[in-house]
Amino acid sequence: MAAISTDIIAFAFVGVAKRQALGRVRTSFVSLPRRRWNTSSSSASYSLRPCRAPTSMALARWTTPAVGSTRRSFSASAATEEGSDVSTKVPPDNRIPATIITGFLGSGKTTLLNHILTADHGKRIAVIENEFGEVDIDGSLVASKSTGAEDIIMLNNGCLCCTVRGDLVRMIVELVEKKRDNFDHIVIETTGLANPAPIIETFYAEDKVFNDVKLDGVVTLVDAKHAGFHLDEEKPKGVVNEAVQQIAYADRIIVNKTDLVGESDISTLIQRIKNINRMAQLKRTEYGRVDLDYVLGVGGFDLERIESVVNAEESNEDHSKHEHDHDHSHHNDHHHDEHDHKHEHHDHSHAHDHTHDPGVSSVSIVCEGNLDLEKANMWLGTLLMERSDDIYRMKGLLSVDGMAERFVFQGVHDIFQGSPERLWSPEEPRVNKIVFIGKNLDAQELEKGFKSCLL
Ligand SMILES: Nc1nc2c(ncn2[C@@H]2O[C@H](COP(=O)(O)OP(=O)(O)OP(=O)(O)O)[C@@H](O)[C@H]2O)c(=O)[nH]1
Repeated sequence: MAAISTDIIAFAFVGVAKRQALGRVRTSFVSLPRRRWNTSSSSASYSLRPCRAPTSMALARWTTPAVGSTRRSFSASAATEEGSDVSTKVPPDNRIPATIITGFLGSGKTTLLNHILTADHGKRIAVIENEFGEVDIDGSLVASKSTGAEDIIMLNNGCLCCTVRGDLVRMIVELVEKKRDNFDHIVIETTGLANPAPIIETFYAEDKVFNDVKLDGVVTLVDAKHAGFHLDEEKPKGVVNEAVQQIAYADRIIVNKTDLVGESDISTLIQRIKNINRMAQLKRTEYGRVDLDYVLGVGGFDLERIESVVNAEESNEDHSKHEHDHDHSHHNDHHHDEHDHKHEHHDHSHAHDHTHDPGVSSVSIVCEGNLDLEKANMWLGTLLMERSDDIYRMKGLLSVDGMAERFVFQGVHDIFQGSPERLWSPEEPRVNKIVFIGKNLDAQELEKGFKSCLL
């Protein structure tokens, strides 16, 4: 790792800026030296140990696309600073959307899937169902093909995030090649012990998948009654707590089985979930009954939706559509003082640091001013170089000095995607917003590092 220059990321940002000066920009897609996921399936809790791919291979991958490489690139037309009135836009993306439904054992994944398949939404859905063991139980529990799923494909010989990742790629490719016209959306239900990270990575790392399918969102079911226990579970060193990971990577969180617990338990759980992941929207349900647009068409990895995420900050729980009746008193029922929960408000910036739940937390930085591009490149490059294992997800909207457009980006570990977006409007304050979700994040350090890049 140490041998790799931080110029790698610098190339990404600066590359965008240079192309922009020429009047054309391209969504940059950068994968830093990538992990390989080794699987140890000898224990019940499938541990994933990242190890580094050889540097040269990783560099070749993104700096100079191999001859014959078929990775699709997304180009966007941008307004030039010389006065074109065409707004910069993140380019349209018409790949097939795919949704990952995850959540701990028994949290209600199949129940939600059935709700999706039996609802009247007009979408034709292909389902990839992953289950341990030879006997396909969930498959028989999933609403039958006649209810709308064009295809239900079972993956029974292991867990998607580890042993059968290759099968996932093959199945997606086959679906696209043979049945592209038969469905509009792919839904993947993971096992209850899946770590979503390697599954997410599949959508970026595999050209054959990336070119035709885009990850729309990660939907995580949380069992209102039992989740606390699983979140508390201490794992051996180096083994992930799947329940925490599933929440950390989510775009949408569904706190299910709320009929089984009281209001104060739900409130405590929700606060705990938000401390892990404050980017995701959250809903409480019984039997997975949510509006379908809450779980399909999420755009959780779309650059053009970054703003709504980084603006959402504190209140990501959708109170308007609770499917239960209560007096919403949990708003005032948060036990912040029970946690190591620091807020800082000064000079238009603030950071949140919650240091419980195996060290997984969210940190937000909101800060007015223009960034020095070189410094920002160096800072983010170094950060990802050193900490990409710990940075699960990040999204940001940046004001770069000399750039007429807002720069939006999102990342999952060492995968980084960024692009100039629309023009800053004249009356709009140029405010930078970044949200990180990850392990052992130091809010003060991140904020200090970021602010050092401001002019
Ligand atoms: N009381 C109650 N039971 C529920 C709710 N949602 C689901 N269940 C029941 O919980 C059990 C497990 O639900 P599933 O949908 O199979 O959960 P899953 O996450 O797919 O389970 P695994 O595949 O084992 O990980 C089933 O008996 C469901 O009927 C709910 O909101 N309330």
